Amino acid sequence: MDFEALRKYSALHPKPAGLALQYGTAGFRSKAEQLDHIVFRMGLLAILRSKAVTATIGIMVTASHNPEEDNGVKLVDPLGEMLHPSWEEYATQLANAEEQDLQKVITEICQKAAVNLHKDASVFIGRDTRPSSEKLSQSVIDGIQVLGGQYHDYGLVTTPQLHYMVCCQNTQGQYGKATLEGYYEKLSKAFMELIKQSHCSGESQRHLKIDCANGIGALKLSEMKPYFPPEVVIHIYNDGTKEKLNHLCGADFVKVHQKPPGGLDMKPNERCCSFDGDADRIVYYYKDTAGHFHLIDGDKIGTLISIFLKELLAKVKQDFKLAVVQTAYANGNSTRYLQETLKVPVHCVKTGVKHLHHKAQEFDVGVYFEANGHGTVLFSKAAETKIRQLVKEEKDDEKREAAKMLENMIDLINQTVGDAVSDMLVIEAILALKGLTVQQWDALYTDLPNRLLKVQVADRHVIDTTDAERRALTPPGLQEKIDALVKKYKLSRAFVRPSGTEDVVRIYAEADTQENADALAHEVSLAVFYLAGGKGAPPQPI
Ligand SMILES: CC(=O)N[C@H]1[C@@H](OP(=O)(O)O)O[C@H](CO)[C@@H](O)[C@@H]1O
Ligand SMILES: [Mg+2]
Repeated sequence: MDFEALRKYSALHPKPAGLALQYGTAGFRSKAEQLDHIVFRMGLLAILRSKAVTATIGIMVTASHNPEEDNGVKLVDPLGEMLHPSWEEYATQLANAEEQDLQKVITEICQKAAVNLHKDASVFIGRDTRPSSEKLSQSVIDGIQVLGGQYHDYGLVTTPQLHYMVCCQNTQGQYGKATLEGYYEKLSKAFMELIKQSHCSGESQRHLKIDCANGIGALKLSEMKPYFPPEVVIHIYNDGTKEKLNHLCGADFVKVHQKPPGGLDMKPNERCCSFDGDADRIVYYYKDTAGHFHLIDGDKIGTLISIFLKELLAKVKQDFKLAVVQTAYANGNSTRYLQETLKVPVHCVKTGVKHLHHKAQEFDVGVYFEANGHGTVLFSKAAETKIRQLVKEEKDDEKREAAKMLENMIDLINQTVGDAVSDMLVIEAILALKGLTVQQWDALYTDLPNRLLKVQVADRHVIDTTDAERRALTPPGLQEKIDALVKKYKLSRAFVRPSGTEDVVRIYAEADTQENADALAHEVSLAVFYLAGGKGAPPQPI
């Protein structure tokens, strides 16, 4: 290792005194101006990780749905998964090391993680459309070059596209071609094959309005448009030419505020959807003839996909295990519908894609969605092999047709991570194949009214949770208080947890009516404020 070069370059990316950041649920997130040293050092870390696992590693510069002034960075592991948890700790250590200790910390990581510095290293880089992203990705490259690694800069891509590229590269093309054309071709081919199997008459053209959050999704969807079949007409809104990224629009805005985004005019019963800033989340919605807004969130997306897959799996008559993975934020009625009506096993895990992904890998077909619209489907190697074999060899027409649909689903879904573009095509295909309108989809079950709030406290880590974050262990008395509050309302549930991406405590409540959900959420937020060291003024009623 050239320590002189390391010293020289790291001095060009100095760490602001006293700044300590943590590699959280979605990597590092902060104001963009605080991140230069972080991204430089993540360039270094990506090289170490690449040498440790002898594979290409991804680095994405994005802060997803957060404000345009923020930015962030996260590493992508060889098969397109999130960085392994054992390395999150190294990331935090390296990010917070003082300048003069950098060499020492790198040496320690190399020892602890058995990194052979003589191995080759390769890194794929991607970035979102934030004004700060280009410069930050240059600093990533500086880090990579100091440690002498190869890199490919994909420039502007969605987060899931970068995950896809990394997976393609490390499977020697088995997952697909590691280019944008490769991605567009793979998805559009699977989509067209799928809807070719649709026998329903219905409308000849399918229109969909898409709010792209003024982010990367707009750019990439426009590039992909020529690959879409004429039956699918997409209309792009919030394409970033007029307004700010994520400002009053995007999947997170729509989900949190439970209202339509700005910049998209909605006619009654029109099917619309929103991506988030880096296009790894999607939610659908429509307005009924009375003008009421209906949100179709990640839970309902996961439910639609599960219904579709369950029917196909029954037709291919294999003993495949299908399961759904959710977090505590899943609407209680979605869990009930999946378990009681659809009879699919549901598992609840901690918030954060890596937890959902990990759990979903335990099944032949694992569907996971966060309520906020991040999700995908994982097929086990054994299930995939069997399905592809049935497509080739099965004599029974119905069985073979079902296997063919499953095969196209495997190719259409981005199995590395939730992907708004891929999920959108999956949903559009399922709606077409099943001849469902957006209203019929929405009517599968009725969401329990719910409210998500956040409270600022001096140190959010005073809250420790258990049972997939549904119960608070500390501070003393908080869970007892929540239990007592929940008892006051019908069909109610509430929990609190420290956010992994923001310096806040999140509060979730659901109940039989919106007023009750709001009241419960407010009362719980007061309990957090008084028992967990609230900052500023006490929370006000909604
Ligand atoms: C309630 C909520 O939506 N939480 C989000 C949010 O995590 P927090 O740890 O709650 O800040 O950002 C994560 C990363 O995007 C996402 O995985 C998660 O679902
Ligand atoms: Mg995102």
